[in-house]
Amino acid sequence: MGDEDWEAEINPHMSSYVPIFEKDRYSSGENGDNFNMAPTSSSETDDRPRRDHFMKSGFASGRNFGNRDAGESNKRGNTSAMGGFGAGRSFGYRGFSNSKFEDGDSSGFWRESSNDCEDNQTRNRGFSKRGGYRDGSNSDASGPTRRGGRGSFRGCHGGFGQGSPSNELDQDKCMQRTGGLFGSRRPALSGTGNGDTSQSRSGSGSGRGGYKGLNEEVVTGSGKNSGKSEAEGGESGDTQGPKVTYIPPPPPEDEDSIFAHYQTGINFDKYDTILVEVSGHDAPPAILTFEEANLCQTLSNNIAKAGYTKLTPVQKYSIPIILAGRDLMACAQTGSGKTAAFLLPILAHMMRDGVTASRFKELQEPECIIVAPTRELVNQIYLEARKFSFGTCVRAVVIYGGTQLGHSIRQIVQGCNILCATPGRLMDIIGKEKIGLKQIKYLVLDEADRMLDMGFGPEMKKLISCPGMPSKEQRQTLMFSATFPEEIQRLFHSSLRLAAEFLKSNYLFVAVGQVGGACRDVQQTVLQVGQFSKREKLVEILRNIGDERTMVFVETKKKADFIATFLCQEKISTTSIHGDREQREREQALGDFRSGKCPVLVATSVAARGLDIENVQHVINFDLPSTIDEYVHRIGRTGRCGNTGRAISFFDPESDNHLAQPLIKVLTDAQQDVPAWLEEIAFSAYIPGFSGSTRGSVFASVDTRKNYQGKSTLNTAGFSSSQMSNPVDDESWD
Ligand SMILES: Nc1ncnc2c1ncn2[C@@H]1O[C@H](COP(=O)(O)OP(=O)(O)OP(=O)(O)O)[C@@H](O)[C@H]1O
Repeated sequence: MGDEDWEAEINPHMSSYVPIFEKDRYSSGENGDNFNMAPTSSSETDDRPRRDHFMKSGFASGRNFGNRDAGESNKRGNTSAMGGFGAGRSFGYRGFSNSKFEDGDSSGFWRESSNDCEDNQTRNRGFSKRGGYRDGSNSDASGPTRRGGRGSFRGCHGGFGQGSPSNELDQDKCMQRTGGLFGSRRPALSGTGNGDTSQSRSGSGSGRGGYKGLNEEVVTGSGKNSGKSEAEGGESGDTQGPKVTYIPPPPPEDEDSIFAHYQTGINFDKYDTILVEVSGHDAPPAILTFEEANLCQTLSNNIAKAGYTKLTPVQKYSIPIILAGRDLMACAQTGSGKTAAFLLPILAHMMRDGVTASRFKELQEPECIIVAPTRELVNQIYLEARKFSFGTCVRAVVIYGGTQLGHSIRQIVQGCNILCATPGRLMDIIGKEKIGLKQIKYLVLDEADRMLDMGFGPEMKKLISCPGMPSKEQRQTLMFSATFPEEIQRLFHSSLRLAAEFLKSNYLFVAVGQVGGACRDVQQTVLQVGQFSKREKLVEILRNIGDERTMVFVETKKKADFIATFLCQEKISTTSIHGDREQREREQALGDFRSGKCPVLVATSVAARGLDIENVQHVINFDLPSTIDEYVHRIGRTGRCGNTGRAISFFDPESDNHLAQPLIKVLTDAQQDVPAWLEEIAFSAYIPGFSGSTRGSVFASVDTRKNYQGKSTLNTAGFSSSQMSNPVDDESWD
């Protein structure tokens, strides 16, 4: 995912597309559902000042920032967008690309979806073969090609199954009634280039059309170069493709907003009982208090203002390791404070070393780069970095796909000590020589397993071999995640030694928590629900839940819009987030969800990782993900920081049997009830050799230096081609 980040979901390219399904082609889904209709607009046409919106979403929103209610947004997120790289997969096959649509692959509706992960992968892989999307940049500029293909799917009317909006008009009404789903609907859904909708989503296929929103320039494009990445100039305007002009609103700058946070929950103290294993030589001892870390006064003040009084386990172990200058791979359960675990010691070092105060320069040379797979996640990390560096001369900057490249450059040239970036945008900016790497002392890969898989791995390899990038001996490399799939571990410790490319040989490995890594504060329920009953069940559950904040995960981008529209029609205020939405729509959706304006957020895997949203009480897996790690990340959006949460998953025996065994393992380890029917399915779907764990240890992840001495099924690019690359996970983000 170069970046979908949400767009890698990582694909910025796709972000501006709003699906309109063509009746004839998609009159029925793979499973027979009548999903031929679709969301209407999608999103936001609303040009209200984003600033208001942003503030509502967690910073202001009528919440009290200096206190527990303040929503803090920030942090990671991600997805698993894998597929194809070196594995002979192609996006066309999955129907993610234009060709799918153009070819009229009627079966592709659901299959397509899988790829919400947006970013890099998309770019790096199949697209290049078609002459579009070359080389990993995450540019939105490339969107047109894709969108163009989709542009033909407009004007669909028709049924969407019982109770679903029956046509665009209905959808409009639905939107208006609920006042929120996709913002105001853009007027023209047909034709080329009329208004936001057409231009940015589908009209761009033809390359014509204007688009003007707040803070945005009117842009037009011939579409000739629509396949170009940012790096190729697509976004920067060097070519004629439509430019990405979205400029995100600046976050609030008042101290209360910066330090807004939510309360730790009743189970925060139970973190102390979690098992921790540190492997590697000469690990420094854990610290028990913030005081023991001996941080400078400003940093200590900021920690106190953030409401942190006690270290979480991953912080207890990681902070001294990083302070000692060691490389680290750390795995700890979702919502347990990994962000601060790397930010605090990095900032402490920077303060100790007397980092040079930022000042305007055409070429900035940051000391630290933090990379994460999705846009929303890097934004969260940035806000955390800004919070902890408050009152210091350290300047943090965030850049990500789906926004105007010029805006990213302007942020950087004003000074940059810590650069938080999605991979695609980072590589573009490096290519434009706005960032020099010579001063890099810290390289952080958040959601490291995701950053090293076939989606982002190649981009990360490029990053570490960029001219000027200090060798691994000269820099400190830190990797964090809640999961560390066996596939990645193999890569890490196999003969190809992925770890050796990134980390010093004496790196330390910290594993916090239990097998599978699911947070015990999340009460997990698995229901057997067939495809045709899912919507009804969802509505029933949501009606019982009432206004409590709920994330509903679905398999595909189109389905996300479809279900969101359906819920709107059911008068349940809902919004959606996925890699086909424009960045500003994504931010608006997240804002509406954070603020409670839309208590239901329908999301693809793009929102599975890292997002730290206050008061998410429920996660519903409308569709189960393809891998158990993805499941762990998804349900980790609730039950964070010692708070409790609930996760309900619809298990469809038609499609989910492969998950039965790992699911039972995760449920058991988290001391959850295992339904008898699930055990039966697992038994009948027994896979010889399956241990119930992908890791084979009581720890969430293990240091497989012990186990893997060679061998793995690696492709020529050095990345595995096994199940981790399931296309369903490719929802990409950046
Ligand atoms: N020591 C602490 N005391 C109080 N709150 C904390 C502490 N450490 C982290 N938090 C808060 O806990 C929440 C979760 O932290 P964070 O987002 O870093 O978790 P994570 O482990 O990275 O989760 P994920 O795996 O989902 O990315 C954040 O709101 C963060 O501010």
